[in-house]
Amino acid sequence: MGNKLFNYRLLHQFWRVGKLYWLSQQRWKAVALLLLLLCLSLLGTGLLIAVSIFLGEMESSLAAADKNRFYQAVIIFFGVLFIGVPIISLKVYIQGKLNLFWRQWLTDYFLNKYFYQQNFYRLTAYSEIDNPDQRIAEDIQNFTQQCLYFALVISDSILQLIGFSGLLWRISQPLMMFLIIYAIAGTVVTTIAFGRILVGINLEQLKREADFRYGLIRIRDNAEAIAFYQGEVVESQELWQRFGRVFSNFTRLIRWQLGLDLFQNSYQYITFLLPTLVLAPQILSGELEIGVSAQAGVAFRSILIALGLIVSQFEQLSALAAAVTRLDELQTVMHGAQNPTRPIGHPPDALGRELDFPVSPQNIGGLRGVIPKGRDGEGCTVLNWVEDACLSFQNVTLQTPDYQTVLVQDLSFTLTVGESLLISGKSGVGKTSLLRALAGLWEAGSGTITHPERSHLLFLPQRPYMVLGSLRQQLLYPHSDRVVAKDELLQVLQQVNLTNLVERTAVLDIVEDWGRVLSVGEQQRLAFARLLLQSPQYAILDEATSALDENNQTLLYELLQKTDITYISVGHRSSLRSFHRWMLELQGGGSFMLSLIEDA
Ligand SMILES: Nc1ncnc2c1ncn2[C@@H]1O[C@H](COP(=O)(O)OP(=O)(O)OP(=O)(O)O)[C@@H](O)[C@H]1O
Repeated sequence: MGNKLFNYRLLHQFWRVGKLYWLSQQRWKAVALLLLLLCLSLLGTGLLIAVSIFLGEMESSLAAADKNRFYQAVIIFFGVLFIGVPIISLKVYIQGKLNLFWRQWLTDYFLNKYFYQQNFYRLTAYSEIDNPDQRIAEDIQNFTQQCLYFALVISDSILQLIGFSGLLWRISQPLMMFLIIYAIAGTVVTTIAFGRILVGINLEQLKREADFRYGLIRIRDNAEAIAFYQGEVVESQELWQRFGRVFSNFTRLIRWQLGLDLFQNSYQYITFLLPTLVLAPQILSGELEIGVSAQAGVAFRSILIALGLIVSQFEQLSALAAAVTRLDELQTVMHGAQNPTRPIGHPPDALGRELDFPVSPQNIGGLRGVIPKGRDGEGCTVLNWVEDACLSFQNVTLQTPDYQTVLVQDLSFTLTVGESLLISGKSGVGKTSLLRALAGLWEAGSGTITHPERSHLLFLPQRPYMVLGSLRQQLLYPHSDRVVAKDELLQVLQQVNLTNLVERTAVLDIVEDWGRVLSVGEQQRLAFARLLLQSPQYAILDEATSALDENNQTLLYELLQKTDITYISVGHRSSLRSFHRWMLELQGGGSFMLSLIEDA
């Protein structure tokens, strides 16, 4: 963003993020609230002007020892307060409400995009999009809050400018001219001297804070492994390094803020003196009343605040600029190009709600088909996916996402219903990658993959995934709202040899951190129970029994063989061969051997 506070690109980014809500179906509600806010703001400004007039009036009446004039001013002053205080409070409340609605809408929008076509997975390939979690959780909040704040500050400023300019012009024209020059000079100095640097530092600070927090989350997620390795020294060093980066940038930030504060404070405190200084000759000569000085002071400072918004609000403006940039980056990357085989138009909302933004490739999309930056694009073709009843690979050449390694060259096979395939080969040869391609997660390569509807495929990944929730939710994931009788669930648990879990009373509804409580082997058996319960047409098992003893493995595969499920397994153990009909052996460098196991 070129480190400048105001440049065309930033304004463009601001428009792209801002228009999402203000052009959505909720825009009328938003506009109505905004208009209400502006009205309240107008009343508030009128109030401020009235207060300043009556303060001056009180001073003048005291100086003139006019008792009646004084009490009249006091009574009117209280009247103004009586009306004004509820208006100011209501304004704050409406501002909070509008902020909440906007944030809710924008969070919903970003979350939908984040989960659409597994963007949360694809984003991991984009190193420039650091910490999407922070962008969704915090940057949206900062963005909506700061935008509304500025909308009001600007409208207040314009109103104050109009109101107080009239007042000040009447009091002293030279003072008014002086004020305009003073405000312009302050704005120019702030933008040029501090603007370019502080926006960049603020942006960097957000990134480093999020990196530090992510480091801490990783420790929590991998606590056991780190404890076994006694890796606390290395881990704490890593965290200290991350914190060091936070610290050094923050040191730079406060150094620049010190400079800015010195300038801002001198700039602002002088204004307490300036109007009186300019008006002193006229007051001393008796041409103006003493109360005029107070009125001119309030008017002068109000106009200065209005004209010098950039000076006084500089820190908030740079924080807003950082939030805008980060949100726009995220949404731009998630827009992505589309996979031509997967029509856009029905983005899945996990909660089944109707999306209230128009659905088109321009405003909601997946990262599929986007060639990450850094590649020259030459020879960077992508796979083609076709949805059909069967599962087949036609002339598939698969590469790693960076297009550096060919994992499989020109692979063709069809897996007919009821059959099974075992994929084997040395570690790192590309077995899991083949499954990633089948799932549509990896796309670098060429050829066509025909696959049944995604809901008919169930993947059991190498590291079992345990959701946060009860055992019942665990078993039914990702269809946790399905209604299945308790007995059926218990029976399946028994089948996969998790009898110890069954014995614990009311176990199904206990919420635990199952990923921590269960052993990896138990988690693998639980994943198998999930598979048996869901009984999909196709199952893809990536070393799904690697942590189990041979007996348990045999038990599970025998259960699987009794079902109608067509399955593909990845595994190293030779004992797996007896449960499969076909074998695909990856031999490295793109070559492979496909054979019937009976023949092997
Ligand atoms: N995001 C990535 N970018 C580039 N290369 C990658 C990426 N992820 C994995 N690889 C590489 O792709 C190759 C194939 O990985 P894959 O996980 O498919 O191996 P595998 O055969 O399943 O191994 P294992 O049996 O050890 O699980 C490996 O050399 C791996 O380092």
